[in-house]
Amino acid sequence: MAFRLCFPKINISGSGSLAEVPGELAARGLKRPVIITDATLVKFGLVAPLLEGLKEKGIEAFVYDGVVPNPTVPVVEAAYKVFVDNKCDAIIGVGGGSPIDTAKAVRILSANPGPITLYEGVGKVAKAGAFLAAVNTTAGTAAEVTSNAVITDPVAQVKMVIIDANIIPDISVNDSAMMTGIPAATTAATGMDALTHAIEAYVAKGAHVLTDYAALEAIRLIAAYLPRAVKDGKDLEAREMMAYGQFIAGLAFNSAGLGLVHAMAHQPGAVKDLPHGVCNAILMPLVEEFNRPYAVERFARIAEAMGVDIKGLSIEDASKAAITAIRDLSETVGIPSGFAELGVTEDDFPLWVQKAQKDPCAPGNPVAATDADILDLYKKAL
Ligand SMILES: NC(=O)c1ccc[n+]([C@@H]2O[C@H](COP(=O)([O-])OP(=O)(O)OC[C@H]3O[C@@H](n4cnc5c(N)ncnc54)[C@H](O)[C@@H]3O)[C@@H](O)[C@H]2O)c1
Ligand SMILES: CCCCCCO
Ligand SMILES: [Fe+2]
Ligand SMILES: [Zn+2]
Repeated sequence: MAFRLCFPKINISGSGSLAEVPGELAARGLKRPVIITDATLVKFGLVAPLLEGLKEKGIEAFVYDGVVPNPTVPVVEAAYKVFVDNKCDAIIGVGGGSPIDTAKAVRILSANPGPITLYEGVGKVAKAGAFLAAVNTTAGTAAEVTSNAVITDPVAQVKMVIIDANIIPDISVNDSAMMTGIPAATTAATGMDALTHAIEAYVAKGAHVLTDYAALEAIRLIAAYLPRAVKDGKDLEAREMMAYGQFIAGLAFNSAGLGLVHAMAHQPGAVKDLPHGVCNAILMPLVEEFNRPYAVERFARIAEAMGVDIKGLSIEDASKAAITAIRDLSETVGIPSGFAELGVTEDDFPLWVQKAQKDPCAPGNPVAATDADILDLYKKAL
């Protein structure tokens, strides 16, 4: 069966990469970009250098800085209004997954009729739309690489997942110098999201030799460098390696798919507005223990990539060591141990079970889960 490996045409990374963006727009004759970002990034002074660089090239940029974590349909509509009102000809997303997904949604509306809810699901975006550069500042969702955008529909209270190669950014940028100010809790949450991407992609039904190498290397880099980046945000080597780790995890999951961790994690993200990476991290050890018996050899490889010395261990014991290593890393970087301390109760679960079963990430899981399995896993995650 044909395997489709897709990612942006141009991917610029390394400390100082942000400075390349104005030249990329000038080279294409683009004159009026909208920059879609959030207020924190503006406050941290991370957008100003881009505005200066664009001005030096005679490019007038317009800024929408109203993005919030777990971005919603109204946020997309407000950002799109800035694009239309200023007759913009390009889109630059600056931030983590939230601004980048918002930028992808604006790109959809730049060439396809609204509302954005029309595009939930797979392959519904007919035209690619305006030029899109994605400047990623967390490590991370790899949203700067993927064919996906996650937008919360506040009416249906669901995180809509839009999946289409037409929304892959034209250019991805990973400038680790922009990441030194990420707060420790966000560093931990986004790093565990990246680890979830790599592990889910490695055990997914859609895993392929063309993504397995990336998934394993991402696991290795994240396990080695995430604790350092959480401990000292100014550790540039750790920030750089985390940026690479999350990026190649994105190369893996964008083509291999994800699984039940994401399908379940999207629900507290949508309904309780909890950080995406925290939801993944709480659920990951539980779901992967559920999956482990169906992918024992792969979990043994995951243990090895996480730095566990599996010499002398049976494959079964090595696979169990992977689950322990995931739990230990989550604890080391300070992820909350369960949903209860985040205001979740058992009353939330019946609806979440139904929504998780319908989430586009669910079919990628190596083993199908019944409603009862998912309910049991949510309860264990309290
Ligand atoms: N498109 C995809 O493939 C994909 C994959 C996974 C997750 N997502 C989505 O991405 C969103 C989560 O994105 P995220 O985890 O990157 O977080 P985020 O974009 O929501 O940002 C989290 C917080 O960190 C701050 N921040 C970001 N970069 C910073 C920096 N360099 N310095 C200081 N503060 C910074 C932001 O201002 C925000 O307050 C969720 O909506 C999730 O569903 C999308
Ligand atoms: C199957 C890809 C879905 C990506 C959503 C990540 O939160
Ligand atoms: Fe996700
Ligand atoms: Zn994710």
